[in-house]
Amino acid sequence: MNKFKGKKVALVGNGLVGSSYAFSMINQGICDEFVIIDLDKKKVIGDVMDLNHGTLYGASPIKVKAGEYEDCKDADLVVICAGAAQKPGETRLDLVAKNMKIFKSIVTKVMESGFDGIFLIATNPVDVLSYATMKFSGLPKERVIGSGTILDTARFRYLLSEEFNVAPQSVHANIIGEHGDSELPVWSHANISGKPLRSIIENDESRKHRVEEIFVETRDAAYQIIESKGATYYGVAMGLMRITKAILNNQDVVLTVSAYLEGEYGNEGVYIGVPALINRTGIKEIIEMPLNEEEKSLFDRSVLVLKDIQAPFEEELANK
Ligand SMILES: NC(=O)C1=CN([C@@H]2O[C@H](COP(=O)(O)OP(=O)(O)OC[C@H]3O[C@@H](n4cnc5c(N)ncnc54)[C@H](O)[C@@H]3O)[C@@H](O)[C@H]2O)C=CC1
Ligand SMILES: CC(=O)C(=O)O
Repeated sequence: MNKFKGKKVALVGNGLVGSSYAFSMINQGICDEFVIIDLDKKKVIGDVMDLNHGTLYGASPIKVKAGEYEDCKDADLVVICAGAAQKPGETRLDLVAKNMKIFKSIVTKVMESGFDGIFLIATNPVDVLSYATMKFSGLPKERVIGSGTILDTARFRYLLSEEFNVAPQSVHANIIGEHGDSELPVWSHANISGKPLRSIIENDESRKHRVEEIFVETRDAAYQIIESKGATYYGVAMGLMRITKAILNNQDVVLTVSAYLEGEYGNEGVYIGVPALINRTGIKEIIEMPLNEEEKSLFDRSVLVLKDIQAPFEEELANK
C-alpha cells in the first residue's frame, strides 16, 4: 500500500460532490498527491489548474493531477463520487439501477489497475453502492467504507447545537441506519454537553416537540437543499474529508459511516450507517451501541429497506 511515497488519494467523479471534496482536501493538506478521474476530462483539466493555483495557501503542499484508472494502482484511497444525483422529488433509492451499472464499470477498472487500498463511497444510494463495491472489488469489508450517515449526524448535531446553544462538538448524538428516508436518531444515547438529552427534555413538552422536529429536519434536509439549489455538496464533502483524515492519519476515531453488518441479518448482510472506529486499516471495529426496543425495531426496518433494494442485484453481485 504505497509505502515509499507520500499519501495518495484518487477521486473518481469530479461533479459537485467530488470537486467540493477536492477543494476541502487541498485546504486541509491531508494527502501529498490528489488525482482526479472523470468522464468529463475537460472539466478535470480546468479544476486541476484551479486547485493547484490554490495549493500555496493550503495547510501543506499537495499535488493535484488529472488522471486515468492506472493512477489508482498505488493510491492509498479511492473515493467514488461518480454517478447520477437526485432530481427534485427523487429519493436516493431511485438512483440504484443507474448507479449500480456505473459502479460495476468504475470498480472493475480501479481493481484492474492493481489497486490494493481502501475505497470510500459517496454516490447514492450510498449503502447499497458500498455493498456493491465490496462485491465488485473482492476487497475485505474493512476496506470498503461508505459515507453512510456521517452527513446526517453532522446535520443533526448542528441543529441540536443551535437549539441548545452549545457547539456541535459538545453535542453527542448519532443518526444511524440507511442514509435516506428510513434512518433513525439514537435518542437513548444522545447527550448535550454531557447531560442525557432525555433528562433535559423530560419535563419540557415544547422542547420534546422541537427535538422531534429536528430529527425530521435532519432526515429531510437533502430534499430541502435540492429543492433550493439543485444539489447538496459542501456538507458531504466535509464528511468525506473527515473520513479521509481518519484513515490517512490513522486516527482511531469513531464516525458514523456505512459499514458491513452480517450475522443475524442472514447470509448476505447490508452496508448501513453505524458508528465505527476508523484508522489506517479502514473500519477497525463497528461500535455496538445498545439500542432500546423502539430504536432496535426502527434499525431493523432500515436494514430490511436496504435488503429489499439490493435483493434484485444479489445474483449479479454474487456472480461477478
Ligand atoms: N453520500 C452522501 O451523503 C451524498 C451523496 N451524494 C451523491 O453523490 C453523487 C454525485 O453527486 P453530484 O456530484 O452532485 O453529481 P454530478 O452530476 O455533479 O457529478 C457526477 C459526476 O460523475 C461523473 N461520472 C458519471 N459517470 C461516470 C463514470 N462512469 N466514470 C467517471 N465519472 C463519471 C460525471 O461526469 C460527473 O462529473 C450522487 O449520487 C449524489 O446523490 C450527494 C450528496 C450527499
Ligand atoms: C443528497 C444526499 O444524499 C444528502 O445531501 O444527504
